[in-house]
Amino acid sequence: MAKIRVYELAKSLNMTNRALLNKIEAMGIEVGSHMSSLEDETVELIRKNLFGDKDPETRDKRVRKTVIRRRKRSHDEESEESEEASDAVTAEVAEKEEVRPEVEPPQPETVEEAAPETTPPVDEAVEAEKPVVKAEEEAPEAEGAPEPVKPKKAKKSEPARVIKRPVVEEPSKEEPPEPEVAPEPVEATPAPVAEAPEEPVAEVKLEEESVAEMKAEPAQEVAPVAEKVAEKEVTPAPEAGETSKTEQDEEAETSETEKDEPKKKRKKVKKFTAAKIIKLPEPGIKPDFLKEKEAPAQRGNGHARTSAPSAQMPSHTGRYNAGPADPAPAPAGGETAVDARAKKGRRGREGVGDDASSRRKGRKKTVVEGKALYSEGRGRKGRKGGKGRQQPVGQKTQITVPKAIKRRIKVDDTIVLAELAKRMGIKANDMIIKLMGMGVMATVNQTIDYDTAELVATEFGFEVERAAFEEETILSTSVVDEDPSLRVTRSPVVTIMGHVDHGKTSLLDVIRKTSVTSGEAGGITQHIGAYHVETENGAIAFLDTPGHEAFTAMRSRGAKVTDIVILVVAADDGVMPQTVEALNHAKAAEVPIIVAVNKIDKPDADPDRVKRELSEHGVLAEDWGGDTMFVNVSAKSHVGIPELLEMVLLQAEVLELVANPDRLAIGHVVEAKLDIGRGPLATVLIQEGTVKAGQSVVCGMYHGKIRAMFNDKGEQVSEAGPSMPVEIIGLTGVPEAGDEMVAVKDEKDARQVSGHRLQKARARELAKNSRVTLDSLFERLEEGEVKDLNLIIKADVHGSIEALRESLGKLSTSEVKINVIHAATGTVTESDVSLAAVSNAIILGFNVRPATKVQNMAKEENVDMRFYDIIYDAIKDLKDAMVGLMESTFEEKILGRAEVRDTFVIPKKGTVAGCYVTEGKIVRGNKVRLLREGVIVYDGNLASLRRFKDDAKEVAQGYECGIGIENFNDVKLGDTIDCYYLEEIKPTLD
Ligand SMILES: Nc1nc2c(ncn2[C@@H]2O[C@H](COP(=O)(O)OP(=O)(O)OP(=O)(O)O)[C@@H](O)[C@H]2O)c(=O)[nH]1
Repeated sequence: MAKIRVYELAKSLNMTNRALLNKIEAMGIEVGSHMSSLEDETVELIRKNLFGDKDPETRDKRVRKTVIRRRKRSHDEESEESEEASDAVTAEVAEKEEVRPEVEPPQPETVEEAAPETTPPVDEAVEAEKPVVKAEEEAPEAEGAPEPVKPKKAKKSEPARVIKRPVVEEPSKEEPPEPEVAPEPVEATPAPVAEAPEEPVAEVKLEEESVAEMKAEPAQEVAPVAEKVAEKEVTPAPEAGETSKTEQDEEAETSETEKDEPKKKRKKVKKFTAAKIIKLPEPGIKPDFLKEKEAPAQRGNGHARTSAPSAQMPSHTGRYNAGPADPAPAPAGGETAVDARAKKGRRGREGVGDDASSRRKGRKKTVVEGKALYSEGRGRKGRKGGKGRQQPVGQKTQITVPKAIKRRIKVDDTIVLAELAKRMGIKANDMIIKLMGMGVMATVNQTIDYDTAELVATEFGFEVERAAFEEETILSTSVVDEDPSLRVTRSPVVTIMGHVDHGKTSLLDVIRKTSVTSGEAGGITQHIGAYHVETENGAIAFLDTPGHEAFTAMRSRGAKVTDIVILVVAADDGVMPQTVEALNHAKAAEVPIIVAVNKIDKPDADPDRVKRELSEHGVLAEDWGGDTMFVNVSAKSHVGIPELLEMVLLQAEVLELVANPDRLAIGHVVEAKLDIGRGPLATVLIQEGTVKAGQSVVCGMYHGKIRAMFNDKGEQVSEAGPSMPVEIIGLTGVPEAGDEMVAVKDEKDARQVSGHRLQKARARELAKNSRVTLDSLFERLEEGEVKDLNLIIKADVHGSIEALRESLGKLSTSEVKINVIHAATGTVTESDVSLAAVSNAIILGFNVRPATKVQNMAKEENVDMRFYDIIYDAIKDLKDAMVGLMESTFEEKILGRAEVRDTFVIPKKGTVAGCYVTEGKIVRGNKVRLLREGVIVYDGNLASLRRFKDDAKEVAQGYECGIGIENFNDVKLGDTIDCYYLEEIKPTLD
């Protein structure tokens, strides 16, 4: 055999010269350079050293740039190929170059080596033929694996391997095989042969086979071969760590792949198997893979086989050069050749599938052993065939029932119907129908309130949960957890209450030393003002609440932020209804009361009377043994004012009023209005913290950055601490009296909270206007037909709106309900007129006047607009409007009475009664009632009235006349006829 040079060997091994030289040197073999020649023995040694015991029975085919398929080569293929060896060499090389251009087999060497293979001992070949044939018969059925690689290519690549084989086979000829063992590998070989096309041993190169075949220790024992075959089939499954298919899957795939397998290919496979027998093992030498097989390896250990090569694969080439450290692949631990044969089909495919999976996963290998191989979630192999989607064992298809958690829906105060239906996964129409059944008419885009949502959701088997209030996370309104040491004494907030004209404004005026009494429309305080008063003993904040009962609601709201109530009672007038009302509000708010007995300058002043009358309402003066302070004052003569203030401060001391001035401010709106020049203005009483100009605040539904602040004297201030009333400018809208104002860290927070509140308010308003709740439905049924008087109120300040609301609420009766469908500050706008038109509402303007454009529009739309400056007038007008809406009653008015003294039958006209008018007069065109012995016989209309033969308009008492009754002829002598009419009695409100 000709010598081979290092570079040639390197080329054949697909190694760089340097790498091969290093290897050779590492083996202790001295070579000069890559041009040095190597002896055959040396080459063999090198190959063996490099690849150890590689399976000589496999051959590889590169089907893609990164994928090489290996399959078992059969002996008859080898022999067949060996016959045409020399011719095939060139073709094979060409093919190799075509399939794997980077692989260049050592052509000259292989040509020479091919010779021995072509001349095997005849006897051996004959012996081998028998079992091979048997195996061939089984092979296609059991192992007819698909050949993804084009048959043409596979065929072409085969001769090269045959040519190399003689080097490996040579020693085996010396040791004949044991006949009884021989058949086993033959039987087993079909498996790998058939499997080979699918088995992607990505890292194995074509050279691997050649080198393995040229090993000095061929060790081609039949059993080991079978083991190896089995191992090849079995091991990939665990190593890939992914594929797990049921046997059915595998069988299905087998049959499927068999169909795909070209017949020609199968035939070739058989031939290969037959030729295998020729390869004889060297007695006494066990191949490495057999040794490994004997090791107590687990099936799952098979992963080492492919993972090891992969670890050794030079990254730059993607090829596998099995070195001494990585000999043959580990066989399936614990499995005999027979076992392997029994499982050859499916395991081989598992291996294929695993490798395929492995490739898909970028060769990331997961070790899965034992039963896990067949457990769920590992069947990705049969992706195309849908096998991988097979239901995992132990899992059954379940009917989907929404979990309890999914049947719980979070709803805010309101929710749009469509949204609720969507969350519940039902059709909006179904929900509408259900709501209709519940008496709630709603459209798909309509907002329904929480209660309604809860009811309808329950009908569909869902639970409704109120969504958490998000504002709390943004607004720091809680002072409960605050460090008590941060809280310092603050001024008391005092509200003055009392009956009309008992002197509230006068008293406060005296205290403030200003006069606001004059100029008030109607002489009534129309809105709340807040004032800060400095006294010698400390500061006091005053809230001036109106005295009229219509302002009760606002007063009670004022009491919420009030520490102390001064109840003003005129000494000459005593306790009046609104005095009691104010008292009750103060009591309800648990606010201590100081009674200011006013007008003691008056001659008829009787302070004791006040004490006496108040004691009847549970307020007992201190000097009468009670705990309520009474102070006699005169706003007119300024008597007792210092004492009153002293008492207030004394009471405040007892209350231990504290606040933390060093935190974000919290306050309440006392009054708010829209100023033409300055925009929304809000008078806020600060309760906690300190508000500063420039800060962002949330105030009711609105927010804003405080542009400027003013104290009660109209002076601009930069900050305001606890118990300080300030007027702030910069809000985005006019808040309502009683709204909370909270300072926030930044504008974004303020905007967020405000947006949320506005949205909720809008949704609430929509829900209020559109819904017909069960409650209201019940009420309608209870009360019969209900007529509504819809109102839109526009006023200068919220105080007026509150007053009107309060008064109007009392006007509602069981027959007429007053609905304020919209109320806001500011003048009447075109949108108000539009709303009134569609809602059939009356617009009430208080202290506002509309623009000409709006007036014209109201005229066009026939909308009734009324404007007032005094609440009393508004209420009176409303009473009239309500009366107009009520049902009239009719009262019977008797015109006259006549006695029937004769009857006449007139042809075509019926019976006519000849009567004598006994009372009043009988008048044509009115109603008549026929009485017989006091019992009504007939009630109808007068048909004809005649005096003698002439028609008469009326017949007076004392005269005779003929009376015809419409549709009635049964008139008898002695009957009485009453003539009467029904007078409409329009309803009036008491
Ligand atoms: N003689 C006398 N008259 C007083 C005194 N205080 C108030 N008045 C008069 O009583 C009338 C009503 O006083 P107001 O201060 O307007 O009473 P009010 O309670 O504020 O009235 P409303 O704002 O309508 O609720 C005025 O004419 C005052 O001049 C007082 O101490 N003595």
